[in-house]
Amino acid sequence: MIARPSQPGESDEQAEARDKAANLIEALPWLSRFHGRTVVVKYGGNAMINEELRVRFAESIVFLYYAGLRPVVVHGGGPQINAMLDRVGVESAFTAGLRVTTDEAMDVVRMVLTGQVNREIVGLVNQHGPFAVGVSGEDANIVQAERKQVEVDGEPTDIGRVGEICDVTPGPVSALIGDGRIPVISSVARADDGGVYNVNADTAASALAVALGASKLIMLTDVEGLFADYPDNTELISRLDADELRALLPSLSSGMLPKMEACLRAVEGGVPQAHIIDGRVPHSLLLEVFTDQGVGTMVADAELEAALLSGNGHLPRTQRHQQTDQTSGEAQ
Ligand SMILES: Nc1ncnc2c1ncn2[C@@H]1O[C@H](COP(=O)(O)OP(=O)(O)O)[C@@H](O)[C@H]1O
Ligand SMILES: CC(=O)N[C@@H](CCC(=O)OP(=O)(O)O)C(=O)O
Repeated sequence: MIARPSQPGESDEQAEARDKAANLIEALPWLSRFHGRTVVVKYGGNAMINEELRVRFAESIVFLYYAGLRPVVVHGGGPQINAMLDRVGVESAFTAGLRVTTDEAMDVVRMVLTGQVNREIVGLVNQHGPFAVGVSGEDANIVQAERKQVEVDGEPTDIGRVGEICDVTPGPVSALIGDGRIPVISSVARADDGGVYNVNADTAASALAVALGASKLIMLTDVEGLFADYPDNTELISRLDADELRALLPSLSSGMLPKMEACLRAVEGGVPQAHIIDGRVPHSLLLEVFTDQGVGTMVADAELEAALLSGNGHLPRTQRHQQTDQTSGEAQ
């Protein structure tokens, strides 16, 4: 809430009303710029750990929808998979940030992601209307993958049914969007051998954002954003471009590495802005899309961003969303 000093002769109620109106009107240029745009939102398992956060997330998604954007949810559910593997007594480990996925573990991953987490997100969104349609990445071959090759200390290492995305078919997702729906997609892929593969949800969200020609990729996680020199230093990096991110990647540790790689791939693939935001903060998604300052970390391609933002009038100059003086250019 922006607290402004009362003006002479203004009551507390009038000052409060003025603040509320100012907060609403701050969203106007962003509503205009992102109207009709596709925004891919990656919902990670750590941002869905309590009922309150899940309910607020569903509200944010429906808000984006009613505001005229076209949200697409791609979700993970790592902690939820861990809990179920524990319950059924199946051991699992991580190598290079990816779950070593035996055939037995794959059954659990698929059951939890598509049968449990996906259903819950769809249910929460649909408390607001018949919007969300849940699909697995394997449905209609939306996400296709081949077996991922991983090297540990220079040695090829088998991590089981983990997929490397080789193709994305956006048509079925676009058809749902065109029908006024909100696609909710689990990170399971159709495998080249006829089965399914477990795919990191950050990677799946990035590939879908590129294939759908999204204007933004927004990833919710359990930190404020990307920190410089983590864990010694937790100073937030608000904005960086693809070159700066490329230079930073080798220094990143496991949790952030797939996320920042996914951001880089999205921006390299033509998505103007990719964001990491704090999913523990209720409605952080709305703060990112509709406020001048935004939240979290943004990876942006200056040229694509200028084309995206200059289509609709004046852009306020802020630290986060800097732009050149370019005022022409068509929104895509
Ligand atoms: N440079 C960094 N900045 C912020 N967090 C980092 C960084 N490097 C590693 N991390 C870790 O990455 C975690 C987020 O990744 P992860 O746990 O995989 O999230 P999610 O489950 O949301 O996909 C953070 O909680 C933090 O511990
Ligand atoms: C290969 C691999 O590691 N897949 C992930 C898929 C889920 C995921 O990515 O969930 P979060 O977004 O909550 O981390 C896993 O099995 O945990």
